[in-house]
Amino acid sequence: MTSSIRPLVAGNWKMNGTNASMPELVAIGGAFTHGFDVPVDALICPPATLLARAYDVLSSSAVRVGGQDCATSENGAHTGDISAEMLKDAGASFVIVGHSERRIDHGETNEVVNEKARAAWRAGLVAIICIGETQSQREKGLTLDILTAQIEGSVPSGATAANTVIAYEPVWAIGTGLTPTIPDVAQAHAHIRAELVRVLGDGANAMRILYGGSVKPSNAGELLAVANVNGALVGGASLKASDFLGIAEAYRQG
Ligand SMILES: O=C(CO)COP(=O)(O)O
Repeated sequence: MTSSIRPLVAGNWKMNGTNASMPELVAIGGAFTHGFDVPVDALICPPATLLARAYDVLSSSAVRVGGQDCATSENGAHTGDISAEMLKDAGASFVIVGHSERRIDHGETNEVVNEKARAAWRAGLVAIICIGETQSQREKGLTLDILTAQIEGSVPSGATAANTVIAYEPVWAIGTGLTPTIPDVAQAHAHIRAELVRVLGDGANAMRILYGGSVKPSNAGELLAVANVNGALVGGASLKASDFLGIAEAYRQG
């Protein structure tokens, strides 16, 4: 882990978490406030119902909070939607856009994801743009082509290391306990880096590229040590403070 990019370990709680989950956030915030001296940035993206409470609990710690999705417009007649500005108002600094569950469950295209990333920037949020191939795309040997198409389509021009994070999440690795081989992770992340630089310019060398999909404390060490892996986007294992902190421990030095 010699990269000069400061890593980000981000938790995506998905449609999980109630008021009963708050002690986990208290534990994560407490650890980062009291002696968890690991050089890593930490982020939790709880469901929108808990965002303001999560911010209250974590704002005095180094742990940031974020949304899991945002609308494209700022406000108006869009029942059930939440704008990036509303997330910002509730305390968010980041928002995940284009997660494969949004792409699949809600038919979000690269064009929609691109617009959501720009909505995030409009509100002053960092966009975490998710990309990744399905099982059948991988079996057909299309992984790198899919990643290129998703980068070209989902990542707006104007993306910088300051306003954007990329998360590579192979769809088949999400929630399955399966992970790509280490050479496959290295190949995908090197490809993503090269494509980001091709599309956005040299500044993209400083952009964080997270790996997501069945990350847990027991595999974080080897996954997060891969070149061009600048952190993790963690689902299931982020729901428990001990697992989330166990993953961040992969960056402990010395
Ligand atoms: O989708 C993910 C994070 O956004 C990964 O989920 P899991 O860590 O549960 O596989």
